[in-house]
Amino acid sequence: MSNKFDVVVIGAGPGGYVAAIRAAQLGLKTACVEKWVNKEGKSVLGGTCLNVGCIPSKALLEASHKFHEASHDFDDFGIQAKGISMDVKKMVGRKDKIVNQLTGGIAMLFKANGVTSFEGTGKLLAGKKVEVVGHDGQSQVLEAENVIVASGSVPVEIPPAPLTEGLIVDSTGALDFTETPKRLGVIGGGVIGLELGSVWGRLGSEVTVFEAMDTFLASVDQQIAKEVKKSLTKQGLEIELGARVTATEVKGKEVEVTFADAKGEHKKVFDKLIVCVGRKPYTQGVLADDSGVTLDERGFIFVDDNCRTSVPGVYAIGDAVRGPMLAHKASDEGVAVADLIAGRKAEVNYDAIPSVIYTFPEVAAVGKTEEELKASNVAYKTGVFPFAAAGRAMTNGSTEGMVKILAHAETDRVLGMHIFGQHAGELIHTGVIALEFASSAEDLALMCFAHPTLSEAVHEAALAVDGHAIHMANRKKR
Ligand SMILES: NC(=O)c1ccc[n+]([C@@H]2O[C@H](COP(=O)([O-])OP(=O)(O)OC[C@H]3O[C@@H](n4cnc5c(N)ncnc54)[C@H](O)[C@@H]3O)[C@@H](O)[C@H]2O)c1
Repeated sequence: MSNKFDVVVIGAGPGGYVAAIRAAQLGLKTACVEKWVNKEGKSVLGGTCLNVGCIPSKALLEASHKFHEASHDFDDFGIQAKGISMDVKKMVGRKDKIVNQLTGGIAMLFKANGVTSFEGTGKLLAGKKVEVVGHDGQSQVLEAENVIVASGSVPVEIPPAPLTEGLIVDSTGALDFTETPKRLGVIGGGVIGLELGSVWGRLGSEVTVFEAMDTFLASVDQQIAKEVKKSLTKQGLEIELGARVTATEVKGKEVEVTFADAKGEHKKVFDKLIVCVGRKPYTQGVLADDSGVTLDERGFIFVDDNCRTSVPGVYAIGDAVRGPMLAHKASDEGVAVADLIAGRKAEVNYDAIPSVIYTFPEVAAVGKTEEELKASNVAYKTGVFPFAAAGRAMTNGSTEGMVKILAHAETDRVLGMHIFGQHAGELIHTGVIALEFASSAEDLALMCFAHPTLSEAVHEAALAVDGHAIHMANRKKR
């Protein structure tokens, strides 16, 4: 087999594998190099998202949600469920099965699309060559017309909380607990901290989240963030804001956390501690010293708006480059880069990338927050509709949260949509379409939404932008 390819992709996460499939579909001779080996010692595709990120965490979230519903909410629906218990090992086994199914699925898609898969560690050399060192230590060099680096990211570790097998873990370790910890500490009140904290909280852990910043979910629209905090606190999560973890001490099977807040220094003891203080681009060993590809000041691979690195013909995408660390952003970049390589027109609309926090209820957003609009002096109008006034939310027994739409004061163009509520991650795509098609709030208001659905809250929020919501009293516009 010739080792010459039109495209060699380094990394088979949602950025890399999507780029490889797209490139092959466009008739380019494509290879993809992946080094991931799972806990059974098997080489697998899919990267962080499929193996230890988005997918496994959602499998646990769903299980914990069902358990919580059965133990707390069924009674409201007239369902008597006695003696409910949780088999954590079975839950984790189900999660592993889903992961295996999906990672195996990518291997099949590679075959179906004619992508050549290389198992081992890929390194970009000078002259668009990629060295692959297999798991057996054998090395070979691939030659490429184009290289796409999609090496992803890894969790940040902090000196006060060094990972300690089975006791102080990162987001990966937190997916494999064999039983529900009684007292769970979480360092970092970001996306991962809240998702994992609420999984184990719903399964019965007493959860404390330490967040160094004074503001809760600082990048989320603050009207929404306030509701989220209220809801999670009601669910039992203790959220300590302005609390920086400064030290940890392992004491037998427990870990003592020292944290500092405005009132001074405090200590708290846990059975498990999860560290989720952010992720950093993974570039170590990916780029040879003479590859010519440069990093930016924060350690991300430097790219232009079209994911071109400083070397012609070498692109980089996903978590390894600037922009939000989101699987779907990586995939979008992968498709765009493959298209560009094939000579097609392509670009990623970074202004219309949705983000979702998979707590229950979910938090989803696209576009600008109210704080961002204020900061950039954009005149805007707001339409808010609470799920408490939506019939379908009542029938579902999930009336928490709201839909909030921000539109330009003069043009009425939708600038942002923010949703906190059941299935917010599904509902937000109406906002993505609105932003992508430069819709006005009136466009959304004029659409016919099916009844009874949660999406009607989006419709009502759009109507509320001009004070015409039907199913609530509209506030007088000043
Ligand atoms: N649903 C999703 O879209 C999803 C899910 C998982 C991860 N991700 C992405 O992965 C990345 C990593 O997620 P994350 O939650 O780890 O990071 P994050 O940046 O969202 O949150 C980390 C938090 O830790 C806090 N922190 C840092 N040091 C601390 C200390 N010593 N004590 C207390 N708090 C401290 C920070 O202030 C920050 O709020 C993010 O970019 C995220 O967008 C996204």
